[in-house]
Amino acid sequence: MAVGPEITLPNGRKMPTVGTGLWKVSKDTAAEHVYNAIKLGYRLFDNATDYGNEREVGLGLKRAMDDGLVKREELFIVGKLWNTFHAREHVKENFQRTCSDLCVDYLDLYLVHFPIALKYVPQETRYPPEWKHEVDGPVIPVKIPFQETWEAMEALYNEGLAKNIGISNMSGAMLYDLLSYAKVRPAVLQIELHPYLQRQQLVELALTEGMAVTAYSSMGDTGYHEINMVPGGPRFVPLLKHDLIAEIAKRHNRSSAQVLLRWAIERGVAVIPKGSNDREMMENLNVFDFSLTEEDMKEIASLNQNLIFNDPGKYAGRLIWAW
Ligand SMILES: NC(=O)C1=CN([C@@H]2O[C@H](COP(=O)(O)OP(=O)(O)OC[C@H]3O[C@@H](n4cnc5c(N)ncnc54)[C@H](OP(=O)(O)O)[C@@H]3O)[C@@H](O)[C@H]2O)C=CC1
Ligand SMILES: O=C1CO[C@H](CO)[C@@H](O)[C@@H]1O
Repeated sequence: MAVGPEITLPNGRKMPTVGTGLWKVSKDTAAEHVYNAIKLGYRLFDNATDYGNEREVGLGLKRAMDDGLVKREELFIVGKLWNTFHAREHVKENFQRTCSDLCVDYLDLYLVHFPIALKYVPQETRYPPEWKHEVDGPVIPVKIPFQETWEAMEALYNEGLAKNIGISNMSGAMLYDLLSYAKVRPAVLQIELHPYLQRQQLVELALTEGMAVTAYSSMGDTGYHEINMVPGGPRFVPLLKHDLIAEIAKRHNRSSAQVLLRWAIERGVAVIPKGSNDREMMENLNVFDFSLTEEDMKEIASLNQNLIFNDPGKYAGRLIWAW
């Protein structure tokens, strides 16, 4: 069963326009969450080594397949190479661990999570290594050319293990550079994207170069609550509570969350919202029977502030990211 229209990737494979993300889904609930999501109709699952729940997610996927709810080929499973595995000899190691944890033998899409290479941490020491560790402190940046990482990603593609490869958190300049040497071009660019961070040029560049774009954090700040808690009061109105979004939602008899997702879809972009309960999960899937008008899109365009919420430096506790 396909959920809504799909996006055709450069090699002809199809990707659902709406999937669901698994960042911050707790280990205790992940298996049930995924099983339930499949029952509700989700087919695309956005995973990452860094989310620390792939084993539990895998149990949910396996149970759904074993119970005959879905076949492997109906699912679109996304994984992400973590920053400590960028060296040529470690890319496949991370990939295989993800596949084994997720109980699958291939991924539909494997992304490089960040164009930031960090010092290798063996799995026996810590898995996943994350941005910092309370005992060892921040993980250490290392100088590995992105081309080396990308060639190892291409090898996974050529072996048929990753049906598509792509990147996340990459700027236009890096993308241009990557396109100069890529033998397998990235199929997908996954980036933070919401009305406060509209990235018109980057989206246009990726789409023009034939890539699909996936938006993450469509609801804006919700996953980064602490960012709004600054002395002197909040820095901005949370998008889910923004009057303009609420007003547009009212016009269409929809929720603010649905307007935020639809805004990305109108731009030709896929979305991977994380719903916290059945109501949210259903709402986020039901975004194909209404459209935003040109006027709505113009109004939302006025909200852009180039406001980035995902700042790895905050997680790592050190300068690690230069936007
Ligand atoms: N490549 C990358 O570096 C990154 C990728 N991602 C991916 O993107 C996914 C989504 O991004 P993320 O930042 O997690 O969050 P979202 O923007 O999807 O927001 C998630 C939160 O928004 C609220 N929400 C979701 N749906 C609704 C709804 N229908 N009504 C009301 N509230 C709603 C929920 O908050 P509440 O729990 O309070 O109800 C939920 O926890 C991640 O799970 C991950 O897979 C995310 C960040 C970075
Ligand atoms: O995808 C994610 C959301 O952002 C976090 C902070 O950069 C990451 O650690 C996480 O993997």
